[in-house]
Amino acid sequence: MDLEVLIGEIRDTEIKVVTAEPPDFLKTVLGSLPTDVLAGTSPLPDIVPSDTTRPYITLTFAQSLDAKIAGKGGRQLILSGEESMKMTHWMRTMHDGILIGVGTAVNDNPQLNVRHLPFPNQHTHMQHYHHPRPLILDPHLRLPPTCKLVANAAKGAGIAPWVLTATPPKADGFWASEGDEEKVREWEARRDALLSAGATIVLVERETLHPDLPPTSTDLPLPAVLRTLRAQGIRSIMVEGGARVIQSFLSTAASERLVDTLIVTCAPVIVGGEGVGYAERLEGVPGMRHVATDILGRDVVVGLKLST
Ligand SMILES: NC(=O)C1=CN([C@@H]2O[C@H](COP(=O)(O)OP(=O)(O)OC[C@H]3O[C@@H](n4cnc5c(N)ncnc54)[C@H](O)[C@@H]3O)[C@@H](O)[C@H]2O)C=CC1
Ligand SMILES: Nc1nc(O)c(N)c(N[C@@H]2O[C@H](COP(=O)(O)O)[C@@H](O)[C@H]2O)n1
Repeated sequence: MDLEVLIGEIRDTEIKVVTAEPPDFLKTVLGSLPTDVLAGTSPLPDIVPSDTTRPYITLTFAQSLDAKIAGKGGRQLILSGEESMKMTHWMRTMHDGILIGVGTAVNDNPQLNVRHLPFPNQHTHMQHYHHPRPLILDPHLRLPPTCKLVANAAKGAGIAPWVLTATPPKADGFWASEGDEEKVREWEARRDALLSAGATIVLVERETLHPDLPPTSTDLPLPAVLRTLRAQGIRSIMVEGGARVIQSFLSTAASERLVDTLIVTCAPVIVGGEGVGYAERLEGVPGMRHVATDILGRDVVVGLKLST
């Protein structure tokens, strides 16, 4: 190929990269950066709730036409097509944090980075784009210290995860039952292994019915999780799932107002009855206001705001 033509093509490619922008759908539903800030390089400044007890929450996931988010036995499915996956990665750049449950972390071993966005012409992907802080709900510290989130961060190719957990409960200063002391020692050993690998442990206070009684659920209380994260400087979070986490956020949203925006990608596939759904046990789902629907490639994406 003629050298001039080749240089021209490279210049065109560079121009395309520099002008790459999030899809209009995201701008409509979540907003945009100020015009003097390069796309994807900073979280959105305007999605910070006035309520200082929690961050702004965008709940988002991809589902099939029959509302499944994974296959039989939790097998990870790539439901999003190329365009909607790219939209998801743009959305990741827009938030301070990205939150998943430990079920997803163990099952999918995700990276939660923005690698589907165009490569910048200067700097590395990591240097150019804003990467959200991975946040894992993990009461029993099941996250393997060898997982990709920790390994990527150790080699400078990712942001180290924060693991949200709670110290194993005692009843009235004593271990509640035989074997609890051993369980606590194992929890401490897992905590130390995660710390050595580079993860940060964030302790969340569990709510109890009575100070002398252990908590009724092993799940972490979401209001306390969000309060803790906001106090640590996390102003916006994209919650990606999985099934239990989606249920928790949607079921408590009505009474506690935990979710601000819901963005669902719907892929044109049917998974069938053995797939993993999130809707079966939903209770008290709050009212929602439709903001925008768009078609990205073969997928439909829907954006809604949750009512107060
Ligand atoms: N299609 C999609 O967009 C996505 C699909 N997935 C799929 O979801 C599946 C994993 O879902 P699950 O097994 O339900 O795991 P999950 O990711 O929802 O994690 C649940 C775990 O989180 C912990 N947790 C702590 N506090 C909690 C709280 N307040 N509420 C809920 N959980 C809390 C508990 O230990 C619980 O077992 C995988 O098959 C994965 O592939 C996950 C994310 C997105
Ligand atoms: N938007 C979206 N589309 C799909 O088809 C998906 N399966 C998911 N899953 C979520 O993304 C995580 C994987 O992230 P990385 O690709 O490793 O960065 C996965 O764990 C789910 O949270 N999302």
